[in-house]
Amino acid sequence: MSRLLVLGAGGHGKVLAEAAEASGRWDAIAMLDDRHSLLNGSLRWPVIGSIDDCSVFSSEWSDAIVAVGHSVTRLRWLEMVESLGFAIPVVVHPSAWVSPSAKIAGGTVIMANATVQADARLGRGCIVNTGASVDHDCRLGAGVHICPGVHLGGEVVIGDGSWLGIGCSVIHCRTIGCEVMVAAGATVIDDIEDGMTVAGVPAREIISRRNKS
Ligand SMILES: CC(=O)SCCNC(=O)CCNC(=O)[C@H](O)C(C)(C)COP(=O)(O)OP(=O)(O)OC[C@H]1O[C@@H](n2cnc3c(N)ncnc32)[C@H](O)[C@@H]1OP(=O)(O)O
Repeated sequence: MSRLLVLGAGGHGKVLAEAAEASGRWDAIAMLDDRHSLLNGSLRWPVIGSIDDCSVFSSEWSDAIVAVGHSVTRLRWLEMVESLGFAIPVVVHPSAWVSPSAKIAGGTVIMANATVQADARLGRGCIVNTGASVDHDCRLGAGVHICPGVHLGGEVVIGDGSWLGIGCSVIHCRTIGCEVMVAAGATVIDDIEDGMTVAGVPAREIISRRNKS
């Protein structure tokens, strides 16, 4: 029997669990969250324990996936559940289009109405969120979050841990470094170096609270 544990029962966890459920791939779905005593019974899936309880469930639950927005935590927890013997699936909502030639690493989720085109390569623990598109030959590193409604042209390269805010676009053949933040609604027309936060049309570096601290 194929049974999926979702680590994290926040907003992203709910959306991920619904995508997994809609895919029809699992016989059972449950969640883990440190607020389980508060959350259990309030969601459509049982919240059966805290994150630290994970090892207890490894004999009965075959698969695990991490539903937290913070990419470093997401990748760390994926490593942890894999070391405990869980299989780390790719979750694809049935309304998404994923090219048969795309290659997607475990722990990545493709949400409703998203598109991943021919020969795209997506690393571990990525999120391609609602209605986003990743076009042909794109290369996404580990832990990249493509927010709802983002569009990437063909052959875009994105480094580990980068986060592309809701509704932004990147023209074809551009390279975005690691740990980059692209603001909501921005249009990226140049390559972006590691660690930068950019906003606007065309996207330019901004001093965000993240860079100030
Ligand atoms: C399912 C889901 O919910 S997925 C999540 C979806 N959410 C998002 O995509 C959120 C996207 N977040 C943003 O765009 C944010 O504004 C960030 C991360 C880029 C910047 O946030 P902060 O670090 O808090 O920056 P802060 O608010 O201090 O703004 C810094 C400057 O950039 C400007 N700025 C911030 N965001 C934008 C934007 N999207 N476009 C243009 N300018 C912007 C601000 O006006 C400010 O300018 P000023 O210094 O001239 O006053």
